[in-house]
Amino acid sequence: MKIALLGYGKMGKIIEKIAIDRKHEIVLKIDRENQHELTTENLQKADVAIEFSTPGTALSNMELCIMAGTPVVVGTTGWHGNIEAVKELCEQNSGSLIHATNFSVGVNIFFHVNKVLAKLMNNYPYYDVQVEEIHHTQKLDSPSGTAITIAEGIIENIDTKKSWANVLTTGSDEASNDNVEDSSEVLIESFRIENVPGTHTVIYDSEVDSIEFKHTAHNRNGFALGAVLAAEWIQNKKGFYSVQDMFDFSIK
Ligand SMILES: NC(=O)C1=CN([C@@H]2O[C@H](COP(=O)(O)OP(=O)(O)OC[C@H]3O[C@@H](n4cnc5c(N)ncnc54)[C@H](OP(=O)(O)O)[C@@H]3O)[C@@H](O)[C@H]2O)C=CC1
Ligand SMILES: O=C(O)C1=N[C@H](C(=O)O)C[C@H](O)C1
Repeated sequence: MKIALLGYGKMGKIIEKIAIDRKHEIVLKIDRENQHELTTENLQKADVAIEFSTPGTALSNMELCIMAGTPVVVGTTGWHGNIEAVKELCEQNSGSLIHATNFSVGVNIFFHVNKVLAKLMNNYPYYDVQVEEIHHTQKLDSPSGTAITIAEGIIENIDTKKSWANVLTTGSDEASNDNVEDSSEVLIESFRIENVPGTHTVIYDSEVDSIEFKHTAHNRNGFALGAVLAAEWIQNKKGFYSVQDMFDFSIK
């Protein structure tokens, strides 16, 4: 399969290695310096594009892929507020797109169990819930896309929770949730610490005990492998998909 990499940073470089190991060919690599090479003509030389760029550039890149008729895997976070508009553009133009806030198998298992756990905890309202995420200091968005997906899974299943709120702590600041007193909100605390690939914890806390459910990425390989698997999966499909359409976690 011929792959175009839109974004050739930390993720793009690992995706390249895994794609080559799986016998794919990289035909285009785009970063800020050679953005002018991101043309319809160049995109059409690829069977699939894999988009891991920045929250500010992902939308226009995926629009370009849809209009070029090149299936696209979107891993970039921070654009999901525009998801309905992208879905409409994709469907109106018979495009192919698969997106995820996190492509790793482990995190997708975590997303699934998080919903089951939230449904159970809905019966025990004396536990309050919050989400913590830790990422490296170069991360441009907060909270992480993964933490938002986790919070959405909680909000879907716990009747008293209606929305989420974020507190970002960087460097030596102390986390403070002074301004988050609304019990209908799921608090997401974001921490930025050098070199952390991504750690997410869901904490249920009562007066007598706490339950913690945690995923720790040891490196970025799981995210990158998931993105390449998604590229293989979307290659001959039309439509707008989320990673949940690709994984089957039903218990047989
Ligand atoms: N869904 C998932 O599983 C995962 C998602 N992510 C998300 O992926 C995104 C990228 O992460 P990461 O690789 O760590 O970030 P990096 O900052 O390391 O890489 C971003 C890349 O995008 C390039 N870029 C800048 N402008 C454009 C443009 N207009 N078109 C194409 N590329 C451009 C940058 O170029 P230059 O270096 O020249 O500035 C750089 O190569 C983030 O949003 C992150 O949250 C990360 C891991 C997993
Ligand atoms: O920026 C990152 O690094 C990551 N971003 C994604 C997110 O925002 O959830 C996925 C992963 O946690 C790493």
